[in-house]
Amino acid sequence: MLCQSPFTPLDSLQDCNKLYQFLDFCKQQSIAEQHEKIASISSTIESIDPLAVLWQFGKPQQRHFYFENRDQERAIAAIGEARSIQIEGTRRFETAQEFIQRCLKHFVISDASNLPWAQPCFFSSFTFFDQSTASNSYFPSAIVFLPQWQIVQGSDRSAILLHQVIEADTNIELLTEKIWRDFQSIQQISYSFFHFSTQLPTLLNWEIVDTHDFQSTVVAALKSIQQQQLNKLVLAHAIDVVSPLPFQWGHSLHNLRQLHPDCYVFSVGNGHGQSFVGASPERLLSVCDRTLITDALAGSAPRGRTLAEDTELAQRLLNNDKERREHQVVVDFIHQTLAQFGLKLRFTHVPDLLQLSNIQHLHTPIQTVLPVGLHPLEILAALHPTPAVAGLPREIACEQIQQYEQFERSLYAAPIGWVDAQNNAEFVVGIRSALLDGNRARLYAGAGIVSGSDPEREFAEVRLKLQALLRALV
Ligand SMILES: C=C(O[C@H]1C=CC=C(C(=O)O)[C@@H]1O)C(=O)O
Repeated sequence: MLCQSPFTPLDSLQDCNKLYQFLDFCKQQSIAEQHEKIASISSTIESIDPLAVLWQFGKPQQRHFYFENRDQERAIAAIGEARSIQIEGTRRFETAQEFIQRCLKHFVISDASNLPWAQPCFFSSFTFFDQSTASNSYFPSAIVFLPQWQIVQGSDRSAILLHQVIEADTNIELLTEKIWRDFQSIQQISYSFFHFSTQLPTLLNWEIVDTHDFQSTVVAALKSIQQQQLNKLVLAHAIDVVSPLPFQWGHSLHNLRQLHPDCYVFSVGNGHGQSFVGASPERLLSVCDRTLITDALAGSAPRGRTLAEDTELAQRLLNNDKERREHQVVVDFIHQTLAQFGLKLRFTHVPDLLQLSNIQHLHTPIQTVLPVGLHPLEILAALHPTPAVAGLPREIACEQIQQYEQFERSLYAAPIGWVDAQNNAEFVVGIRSALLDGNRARLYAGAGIVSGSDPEREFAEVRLKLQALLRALV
């Protein structure tokens, strides 16, 4: 049960005295209950660009999260952490859910009902595998955090949310001053343009290194498929790009959202200098007022250079037996997985097309209504990884991925998103993504292999995906 402050209406961030009163109220609650409280304050402001705030206000040593959804209705930036948990191992989804529920018990909300589209969110990323295979992993197998600052852009307004842990001995005067100063500096940020003070990497002087020979792994996968060890295997490729100048995640995100307005653009910054960025077309799930939508997305073709060529490629994709089988495996898997929860699904039996700027995919959106009490993370745990990014049967596919791919997937093809206090959620599959680490970038893309796949064509598909990403990094 969320505790709400008795002061109404209370836009505490707009008035320093009200801010003080509210934080002091939280402190009194903390003393009375002998437990820390989490103050949650939200305030509507003029429309702003959360990415500009993140870039200009966030510090490199702070954890960050950026998420802009495909229909461009909402962008969210999360800066710093009020509370966080890092989780390793197989119970990571359950532990994440328990953590969120524990935090919510101690929330004190200043004005909860005003902004249904801007609720406090817990941001999380889960690595593809639940155990890390490399010793120098930059991301734990799960991280969940409640940010200190959350900036949300809605359709015509924006909101700033602050989350702050308050304990019995918190100095409320000092804290009020600090929050007030930070809030003023966020409001003074220049939102109209995106400027970069430092020089950016350019296409000149680049070095690109392939991590392995992709086509020979496709040949090996086809052999396993022929021997009926599995029906489908999704193999990824990674390239390392070394530039004389450091990559800038803010610049990459800004480019990604301009080049791929039809994708979910995201960045997960670990606060130690590494950021995982990408523009993914694939929604693992979104939940809004208990309505869940998940995407089956598999089967690909390039876009044409002319309308006639594009229409022909689209028709060929829709009618291609190999692409349809690759797609159907994903639809069937999602269907079976959600049916185990007793959910009734709505979806069309023939896929439509999701046409992106550089590539088009077979796409089946699947919709259902969740019963009260079924948490989005329970569904996420069951869905990940779908055969759109692993294969089928799932266990064998995961074993073969570890055997064939000579790099750690880390957050590639893994769930990245947020959950709010009302169990609304949005998670994407972290494909078409890159790990930025100083002047190095590792770019990832994969392709689904089924019987009939041609190694050369699969490599061409992967290259097409990588090129789109590469263009955004410079
Ligand atoms: C695994 C990736 O894409 C998946 C999603 C859409 C289409 C796919 C395909 O046609 O192979 C893949 O299943 C990736 O881009 O890294």
